[in-house]
Amino acid sequence: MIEIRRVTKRYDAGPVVDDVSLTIEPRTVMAIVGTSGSGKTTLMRMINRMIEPTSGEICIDGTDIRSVPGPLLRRRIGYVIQNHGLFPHRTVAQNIATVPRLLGWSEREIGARVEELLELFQMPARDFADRLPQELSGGQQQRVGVARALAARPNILLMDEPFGALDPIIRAKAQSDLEALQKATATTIVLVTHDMEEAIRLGHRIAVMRAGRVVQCATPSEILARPADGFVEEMVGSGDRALRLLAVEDIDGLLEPGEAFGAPLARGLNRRDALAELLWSGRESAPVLDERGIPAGIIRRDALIQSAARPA
Ligand SMILES: Nc1ncnc2c1ncn2[C@@H]1O[C@H](COP(=O)(O)OP(=O)(O)OP(=O)(O)O)[C@@H](O)[C@H]1O
Repeated sequence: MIEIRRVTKRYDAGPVVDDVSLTIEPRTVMAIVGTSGSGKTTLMRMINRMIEPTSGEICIDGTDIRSVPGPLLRRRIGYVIQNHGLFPHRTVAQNIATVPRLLGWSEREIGARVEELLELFQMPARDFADRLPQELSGGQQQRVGVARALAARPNILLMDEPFGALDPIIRAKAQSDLEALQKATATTIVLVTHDMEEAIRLGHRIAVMRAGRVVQCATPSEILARPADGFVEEMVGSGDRALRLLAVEDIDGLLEPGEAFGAPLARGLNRRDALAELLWSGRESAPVLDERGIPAGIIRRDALIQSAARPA
C-alpha cells in the first residue's frame, strides 16, 4: 500500500503539489489525471524519491520512504515514461537487463527473465533481443520500456504518460495489454495521464488534480456519475456520459430471477456491451450464465437503460 500524507512540494514560485493525501491500495491501478502543469508528474516522482517533498510523508507498506536510500528504492519500483527512455546504444536484451544487473542477478537468471518478458510482450527473443531501440516501431519500443520496468518484478510500477506517443490503434492495444498484465502480475500501478478516457479505462480509482490539489479521488463510475465540481465535469466531458458509465460497470448487480430466451450473456459483461447485444438482437431480455455455465438470472433491457440515467 502506498500512503501519501499531506504532501506538499514547493518551488520559489509557490506550491506545485499542495497538501495532497492519497492512499493507493495494493494490486490496484491509480490513475492521476489533470491538466498540464497540475502537478501530476511531481506527485508521482515523489513516490520513488526522484523528487523530495517539502513537507508531508509517503509510506510504502508501512515504511516511510525517507528511510530507504533513493537508488535502492528506485530499483524496487518500476518506472516508465512517455518516450520510454531506452538506452539507444544498448540492445533490447541489455535494456531489459538493466535493473537485474544492478541487483547482481546471475547471467542465467537475467537471460531467462529477458526471454520470459519478450515472450510475454509477443516479441520473441530470437527476433528482437539483439536489436537496438531504433530498429523497433514506437509500439515495440514502448513494450520494451514496460518490460524493462518490470524486469526485477517490482510490486509497484510508476507510469508517466506511457502511451502518449502512440497512435490511437496501437495505444488501445497497449492499454489492453497493460490491463491484462496488471491482472496477471497483481502489480500496483500509478499511472499519470492527461487523458480522462485512459484514466476511466485503466484506473480502479482516479485522482483528478488541479493546481497542485486532488479535487476528487474516486472510482471511474463515481467520477462519471458524480463529478465533484465543474472542473471535474469538464474533464469528464458531457457528451456520451451515459454510455461511458454503462461501459465501466458490469451487469452482475442488475440480474433478476426469471426466464429469457436466445443466446446467453456472461456474468461480468459490461453493461454497454450487454445493451448493444440486446438492441442488436431485438430482445427485451437475455439469460445470463456464470463462469461455470450455470444460469445466474436474466438481464432486462429496461434495467440497463435505467441504470444509465443521471443519478439523483
Ligand atoms: N524543478 C522545478 N522548479 C520549478 N518549478 C517546477 C519544477 N518542476 C516542475 N515545476 C512546475 O511545477 C508545475 C507542475 O509540474 P508537473 O510536471 O508536475 O505537472 P504535470 O501535471 O505533470 O504537467 P504535464 O502534464 O504538462 O506534464 C508546473 O507548473 C511546472 O512548471
